[in-house]
Amino acid sequence: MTEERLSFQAEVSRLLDIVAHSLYSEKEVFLRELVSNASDACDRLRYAALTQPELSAEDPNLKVRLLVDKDARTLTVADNGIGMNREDLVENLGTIARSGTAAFMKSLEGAETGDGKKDVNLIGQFGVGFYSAFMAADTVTVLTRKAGEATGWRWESDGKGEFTISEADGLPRGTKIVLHLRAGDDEYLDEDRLGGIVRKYSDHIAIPILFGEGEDAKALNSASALWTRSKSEITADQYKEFYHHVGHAFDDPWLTLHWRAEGALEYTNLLYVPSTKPFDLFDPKRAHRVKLYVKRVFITDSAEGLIPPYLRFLRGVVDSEDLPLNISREMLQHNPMLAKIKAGITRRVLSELSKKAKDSENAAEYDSFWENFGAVLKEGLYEDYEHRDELLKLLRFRTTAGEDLVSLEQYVARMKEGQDAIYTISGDDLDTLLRSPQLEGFKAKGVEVLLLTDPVDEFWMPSVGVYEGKPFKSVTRGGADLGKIKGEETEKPEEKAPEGELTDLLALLKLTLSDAVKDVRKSERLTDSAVCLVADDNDMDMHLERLLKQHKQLNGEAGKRILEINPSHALIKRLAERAKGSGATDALEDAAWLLLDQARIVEGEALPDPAAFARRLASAMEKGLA
Ligand SMILES: Nc1ncnc2c1ncn2[C@@H]1O[C@H](COP(=O)(O)OP(=O)(O)OP(=O)(O)O)[C@@H](O)[C@H]1O
Repeated sequence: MTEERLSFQAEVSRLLDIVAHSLYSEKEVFLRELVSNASDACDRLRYAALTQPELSAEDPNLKVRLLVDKDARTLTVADNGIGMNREDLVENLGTIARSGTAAFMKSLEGAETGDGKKDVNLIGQFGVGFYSAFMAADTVTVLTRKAGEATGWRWESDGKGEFTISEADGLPRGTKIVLHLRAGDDEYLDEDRLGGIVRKYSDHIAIPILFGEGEDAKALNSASALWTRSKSEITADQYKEFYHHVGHAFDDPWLTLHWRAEGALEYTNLLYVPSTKPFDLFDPKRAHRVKLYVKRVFITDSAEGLIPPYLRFLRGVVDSEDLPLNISREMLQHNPMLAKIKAGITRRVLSELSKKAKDSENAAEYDSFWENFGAVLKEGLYEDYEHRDELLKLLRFRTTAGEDLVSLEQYVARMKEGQDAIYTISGDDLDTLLRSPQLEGFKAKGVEVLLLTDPVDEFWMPSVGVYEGKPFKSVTRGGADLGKIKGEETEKPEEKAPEGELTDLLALLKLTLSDAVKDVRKSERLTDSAVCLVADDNDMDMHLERLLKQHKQLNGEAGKRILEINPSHALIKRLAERAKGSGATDALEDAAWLLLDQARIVEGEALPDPAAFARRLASAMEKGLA
């Protein structure tokens, strides 16, 4: 039979090099990874056999076996699951498909220490799937035959850049991973040692993991799905290991929820909230990855409609007693039972999150959840009207009042006398926001402003509109209404330009800037800066407009803005004095354009005519220096 020699993807070679040279003390995790793959392969066959029973008919009892050959010094992890054909082998065992491994590689980019130590610790943290076999083996042979196919395949590699593939006759269905152990790794030939590792990491696996061949081979695990056991029988470590397995995750769960719904519909849930952000959290598909089982049979990990998209960070298992076993993945979506399960899960998860949010003694704990998943949860505010009030209570914000995260309830409780709106400002990052001139008057009066940096804020806020009767209002839009608010004025108001002069200046600015602005007016919100831009009450928020343009959702010219000037600013006072009755002069016209361009720059907007700006600035500087 001809043998083909193929190269690993470059990243795989690099990964294997690290794996092979690691002196990782917990290298036993390789077994966890291989057993996990074997159990997944059995789950996939069981599902496929629901519609094609012939796939598993010849050997229906799915199991994983650990086999040792002390003379040959090999450890074999064998399963009678779905198996792989040639394409599967090349695709799965030659490239980096799994997200965890890709994340591991990425983390290495910043962590190369030279002695390889840091890298090695990361392997334990991430787990690198199949490739971790090379931690204990210098050569790995994979013998596999895919369910329903006649040809079997042999894959082999010493992990040094290449692998070979050839046809192999007489293989049973499923996959055997044969590890030719490295010198010094004989412990992985010992039944007790292997049993210990299986109990430590893989006890929750629902199918039997047996030691040895034959009918009376000894089971090393309990072989009952973890979620079917009662809570009192499950240790914290077992919950955690299961989370790692089911969520393909490497962190500790932030929250573990295990409950059984009884009544008209029966289903068991073991759901986790991660403590770190999964890598695909903001993938446009917004898919969740909770696994759906029906009576312990794995159906899919992409059941649309099982978990609302705004809870897509959940990981874990839902096992229904009532859904039909032979339901196709396509039919699932329209099944009314699924909608009921989703409603039950949503209710429960939100109520658990509310408990955590109310626990003010452990506020930092809820804050860490919020930092990870707050932006996703906010999507529920416009997608799930039914739970809007509950979700509003879960919100947390950065504000101008300090470092702490603040709830809407806290914000409203400290609103100033005469303040009737919840003030907000949105932008790309906190630092830029905090420097916004539009905030100056609010800061001076001690009026708190919510700082919004998630793009989703632009969508939920208009859709929600009010909280406890108080409208949300952007400080970069409309009038500032600061006059009516009784604040804690810290400094005495500065002397302003006289009204008459100011009127002349405003007239001159309007005349000069003409179509470039919607209006020019005196500002209530500026204390330090000379000018700023704001949007008119009914116009689109400036940040939203920029955001939509960036994403090519909005074409054409930018909406016109209102230029506000600060009557107490020295520059404005000087200009007002000059503008008094004198009509437009070139210098004043230049100043008008410079003021507008300055406001645009502070706002983060591109200048329509940077050359003209540079020319005017140079001329003003020249006069200033003369
Ligand atoms: N025993 C097996 N039987 C069938 N296919 C397997 C087996 N082991 C591995 N594979 C295939 O190889 C792929 C790569 O395995 P690997 O452990 O590297 O990542 P993974 O299990 O996909 O990762 P993740 O755990 O992030 O899903 C698997 O997705 C699977 O398709």
